[in-house]
Amino acid sequence: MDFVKKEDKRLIAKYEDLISRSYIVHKPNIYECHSATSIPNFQLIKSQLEMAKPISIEVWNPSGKYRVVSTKSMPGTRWIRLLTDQDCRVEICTEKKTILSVDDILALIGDRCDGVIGQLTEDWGEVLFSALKRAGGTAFSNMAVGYNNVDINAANKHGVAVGNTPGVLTETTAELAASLSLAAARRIVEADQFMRAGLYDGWLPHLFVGNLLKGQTVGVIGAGRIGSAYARMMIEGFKMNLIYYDLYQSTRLEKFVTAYGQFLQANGEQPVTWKRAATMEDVLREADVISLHPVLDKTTYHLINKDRLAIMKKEAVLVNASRGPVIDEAALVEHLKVNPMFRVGLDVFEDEPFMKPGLAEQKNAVVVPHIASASKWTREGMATLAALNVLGKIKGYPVWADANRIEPFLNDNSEPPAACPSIVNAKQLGLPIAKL
Ligand SMILES: NC(=O)c1ccc[n+]([C@@H]2O[C@H](COP(=O)([O-])OP(=O)(O)OC[C@H]3O[C@@H](n4cnc5c(N)ncnc54)[C@H](O)[C@@H]3O)[C@@H](O)[C@H]2O)c1
Ligand SMILES: O=C(O)[C@H](O)CO
Repeated sequence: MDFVKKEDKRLIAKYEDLISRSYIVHKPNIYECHSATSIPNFQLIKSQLEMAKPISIEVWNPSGKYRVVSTKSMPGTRWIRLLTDQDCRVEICTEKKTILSVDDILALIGDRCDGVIGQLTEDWGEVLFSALKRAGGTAFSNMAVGYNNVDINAANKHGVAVGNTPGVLTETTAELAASLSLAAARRIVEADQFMRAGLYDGWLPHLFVGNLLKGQTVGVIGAGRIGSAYARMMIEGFKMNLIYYDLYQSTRLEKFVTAYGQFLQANGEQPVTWKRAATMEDVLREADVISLHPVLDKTTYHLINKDRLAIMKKEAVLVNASRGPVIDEAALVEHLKVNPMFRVGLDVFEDEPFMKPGLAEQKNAVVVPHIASASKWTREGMATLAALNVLGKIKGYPVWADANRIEPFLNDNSEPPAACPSIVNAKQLGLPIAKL
């Protein structure tokens, strides 16, 4: 202990204090240190201690030149390796609380930060983007395709590129929407609860009668990547007819339904059909199963409200795996109460993580906690895309020209292209575009 300088003693005291307050510096062996002289690589961790904030983190590649913060631990390790290989010091917040406040994130950004990977539960606006700019940062990426939690104008004002993670979650999210459609139509959750409660005492003609999907009409509102993938699953899997509403024509989807209809007809089956609705109300009136897949913005807030619920079929199934506020949830609860044959499958909620009063008691509602993109491959891919968005901006790489073709970034066996996979404000910031 004698050879430890006065300054080092001060740092050691700080180190022990921070450990006792559970600010954990992640380096092998450090957790186990109890005496000052047993701290290995003391000079190396000195810088970590100087930057310490009272919020717990783990650090990878402490000597990296660029400081990248992730507000959450994310699945897989490829995303970490891609960053550390390119001289990034990666700090991952390990706080126990699920949703970080703006103050928490300010503490994480600190005085020097090149980029942040954040989550859809966080409020990324003026306060955080100005702090990131002050800290020298130029890049932020949501680990999500939706970015309604981000104020793009504030990001533009501070010159921060905003990334998202399209494509890698399209099929996974569509599969969950299809699962909710089936679970609601065939009353799977109600029946499961009945079974577990020991109430089943034999087959009955009326027991848990639900809706047949084959030959019925599926309605899709927002026929973008996920809406189109969902439509195809329901059409191909259950031979449903399609009616959709979107601001834009989905030519690929229309061509698919036409071709599939011709295939069915050639095989002596009833062909499936498609219709692009002129109004959203047409979808609501005509469809038996309706799934919502638009972005959340001013035009889609409370898209489904009391009046629109009233024009839907009494036995319709409504699914939402987009964003909670697309439905006026209080109006939905009232509608469910008076229309027991109307069913919903919800992955998202207006006031997440809460449900509006009364929803949990409705047997005609299937509810799951925002898990639509939750498959291992997808979540690891989302982490990779988010990390590469931030890395690419820090390194001055151009933006990938087609955010719908992100496969080259997801191949575990090759290095990703030197580009940011998806930057939503690339145009506003005048960022260069990569040649494909
Ligand atoms: N529940 C989840 O875990 C989960 C997972 C992934 C995506 N999402 C949500 O799904 C959304 C869609 O994702 P995507 O990859 O398909 O995006 P996308 O941009 O490909 O599709 C969105 C579609 O909505 C349409 N749209 C916009 N405003 C509309 C309006 N007023 N009326 C009708 N259509 C409108 C757009 O034209 C577009 O075709 C995301 O923004 C996100 O909020 C949720
Ligand atoms: O927008 C998204 O990506 C989801 O809500 C989470 O996968």
